[in-house]
Amino acid sequence: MHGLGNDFVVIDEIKNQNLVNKNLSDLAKKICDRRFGIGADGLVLLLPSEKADFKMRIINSDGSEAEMCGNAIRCVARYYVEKYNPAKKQLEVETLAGIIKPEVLENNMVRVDMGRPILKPQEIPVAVEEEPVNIPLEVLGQKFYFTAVSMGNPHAVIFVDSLAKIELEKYGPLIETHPLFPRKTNVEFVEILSPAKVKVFVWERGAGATLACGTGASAVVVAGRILGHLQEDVEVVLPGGSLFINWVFGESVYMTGPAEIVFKGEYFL
Ligand SMILES: N[C@H](CCC[C@H](N)C(=O)O)C(=O)O
Repeated sequence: MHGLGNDFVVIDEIKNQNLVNKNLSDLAKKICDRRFGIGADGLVLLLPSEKADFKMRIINSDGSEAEMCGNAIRCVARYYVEKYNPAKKQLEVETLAGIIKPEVLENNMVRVDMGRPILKPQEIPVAVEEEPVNIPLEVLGQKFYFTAVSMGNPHAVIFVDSLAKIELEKYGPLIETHPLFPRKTNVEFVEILSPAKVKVFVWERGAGATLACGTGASAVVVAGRILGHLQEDVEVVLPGGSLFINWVFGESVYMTGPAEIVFKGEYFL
């Protein structure tokens, strides 16, 4: 499945839990390999839940487990409704970032209540004392200013004049693994086109450059609104397409975008 080209292998273990004793990190690295495996940005596991419709775990292609994944939750919401309950459009999904609430719409679109952003440095986490807004960071002699936001997973949002000059593969991994981020971080470089539209390149924690990032798009709008650059409803243009984000201070972030099922199959461990 994919959301704007951010692709996942989804394994449904809601009825039968065959993988509980498997090393999910090794399995994800194997399955996500685009030559020796199926190929994906991440492995998504669906499991039963006692407090929600089901539980979603997301393992990045490097084997690390993330707290949440915006594109994946749109995909699994659509999958769950079509497989288990076509009449049910509003779901609750248990994740490491809490209960996330997707609503399946028409035309393969899904709208997700992503919950409230986390802005306290120690909860993001980012190793600064002050409010994590416009913090200077230098890598390879290049100075950036980031604003840190968590959507359950950490994001360093960097506004730049032009994305044309950004060497994502050079700076992305250095910021991802910078000591300021105890649990590493996702990295978003943002060019403002208007208060209602931004263009974003993403370097994802544990996955590298991806075509889209749902939690990243959400973090970008939160950072942009905190800095006074953006209005409440913003189109986030990513290499794979656009996500539509809404954020009112103090409320949940809402993300709307597509979810596509590419193929179904069997994988032999
Ligand atoms: N690599 C991310 C998880 C996937 C997030 C992204 N694919 C999204 O759509 O939110 C992390 O480690 O936080």
